[in-house]
Amino acid sequence: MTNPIHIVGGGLAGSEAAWQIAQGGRKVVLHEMRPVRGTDAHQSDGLAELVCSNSFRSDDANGNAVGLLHQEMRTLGSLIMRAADAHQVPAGGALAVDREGFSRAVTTALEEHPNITILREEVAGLPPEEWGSTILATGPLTSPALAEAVGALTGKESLAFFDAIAPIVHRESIDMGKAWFQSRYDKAGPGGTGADYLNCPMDREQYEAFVAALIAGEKTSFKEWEASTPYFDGCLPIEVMAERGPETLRHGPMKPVGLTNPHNPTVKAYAIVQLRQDNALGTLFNMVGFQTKLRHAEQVRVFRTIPGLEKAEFARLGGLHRNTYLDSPRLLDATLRLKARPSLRFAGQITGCEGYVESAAVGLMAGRYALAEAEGRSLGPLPPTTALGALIGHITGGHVEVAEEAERNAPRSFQPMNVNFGLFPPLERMPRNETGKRLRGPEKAALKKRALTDRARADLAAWMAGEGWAQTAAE
Ligand SMILES: Cc1cc2nc3c(=O)[nH]c(=O)nc-3n(C[C@H](O)[C@H](O)[C@H](O)COP(=O)(O)OP(=O)(O)OC[C@H]3O[C@@H](n4cnc5c(N)ncnc54)[C@H](O)[C@@H]3O)c2cc1C
Repeated sequence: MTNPIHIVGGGLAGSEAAWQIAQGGRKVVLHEMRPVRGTDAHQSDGLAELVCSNSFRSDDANGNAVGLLHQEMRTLGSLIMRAADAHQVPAGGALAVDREGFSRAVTTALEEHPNITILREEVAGLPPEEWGSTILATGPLTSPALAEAVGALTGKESLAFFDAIAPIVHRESIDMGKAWFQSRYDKAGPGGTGADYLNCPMDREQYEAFVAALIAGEKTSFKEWEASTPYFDGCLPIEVMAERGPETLRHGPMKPVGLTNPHNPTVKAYAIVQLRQDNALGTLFNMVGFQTKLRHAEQVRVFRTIPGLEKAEFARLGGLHRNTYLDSPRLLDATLRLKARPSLRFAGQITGCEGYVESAAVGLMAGRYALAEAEGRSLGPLPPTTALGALIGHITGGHVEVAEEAERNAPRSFQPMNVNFGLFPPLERMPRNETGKRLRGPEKAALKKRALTDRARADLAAWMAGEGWAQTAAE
């Protein structure tokens, strides 16, 4: 009998890791604390529950780093991508999913797998040494007892800070005499129609009043120790963006480009609020980019000033959440093991990656590394030119600490990171078009992304053909 590999946390990362190990023929014990103990954001006992948006972001594997990551995960046999593809809902150029169907598909696949045992229990301290190889994938909302124990083991590197959740509106409460369906630039994307978003237009006066109301609105207060914790870009509360300047929102989540109001086609809206379909039935819509720390009553009051949302009924209002993550570049080795205790691996957002897809992707590799190690095989790091390799490379050492910040005693500079082309090694030569001509502007950018993604595909294929992967790839 061989020892099972233990995984703590059945979220995006833990579920994917369990699948990878079980598919490779090893036994897995997956410890998930819900429903015995909940978190501030999860609402069900389903594995791989999506706690906020239902979007996996762009599915464009030639022009977008997260789209490339989707493709790589599909190639590597990802359960999360298989379930997402099976439960997608229309979302323009993005891959969005029906959250319940998606979570159910993952839960069923893991529950029915003969190599997986699921224990519904909180691991309230460091996993015992006798468990041997263990993956900690407890996410941004790691239970306090475990977070404390990890913090004690690693030093004061575990850091908590806050992000904010965007509200969800019932579709039938939206005034379609003012709002309309259209994706930006009518882009259809996977499973989309080109008319997947609901748009609410504002004129200048309405926009300025709205920005003023956001800034004046009553916010939930921060405790003193929380006040110094930074937000990460890409998830800033809408009122924090509004405070950065009167034009900020018009150039961010409320930008009016690529959209024409059919109710008033000759007048260009000054700003536009977009809502994205949130469930398969199309009954719920998510306010894109409207994560907020306004008090609930204020959210209802202020968001009902948006044309089309005067009678909006909210299925869920925005709110705050905590994020626990390690100073991974210092603490983890290239295969995601804690240097101070190599039988412990980390996966998912607790490693400092950011996002559903990234968390699952890191879970995929943590599972594969644990599997290879258990079988006494070596599995080399992924090429840094692939999306997954670039992401894990960044987490496990690619990030460079800013010395100045350390001197000023500012918060450490390693911040949660979405996958992006900035993490990829630069191209050796800038690509030219078919006639051999150098390009400029958007054409150059598109050609560069195409070259980066082509290089990634070729390098991933070569890496997979190597011994280490082939021997653990028993799909
Ligand atoms: C409120 C919120 C909103 C977010 N919104 C988005 C978004 O819109 N889009 C996006 O891409 N990303 C979002 N994220 C970020 C992140 O991508 C997700 O949190 C993602 O689910 C992280 O995956 P994970 O597997 O690391 O953690 P999770 O999916 O959170 O899984 C961790 C699991 O571990 C369990 N657990 C925790 N402690 C213990 C313990 N001691 N013992 C046993 N089980 C335990 C939890 O119950 C949970 O099921 C959000 C995060 C939060 C907190």
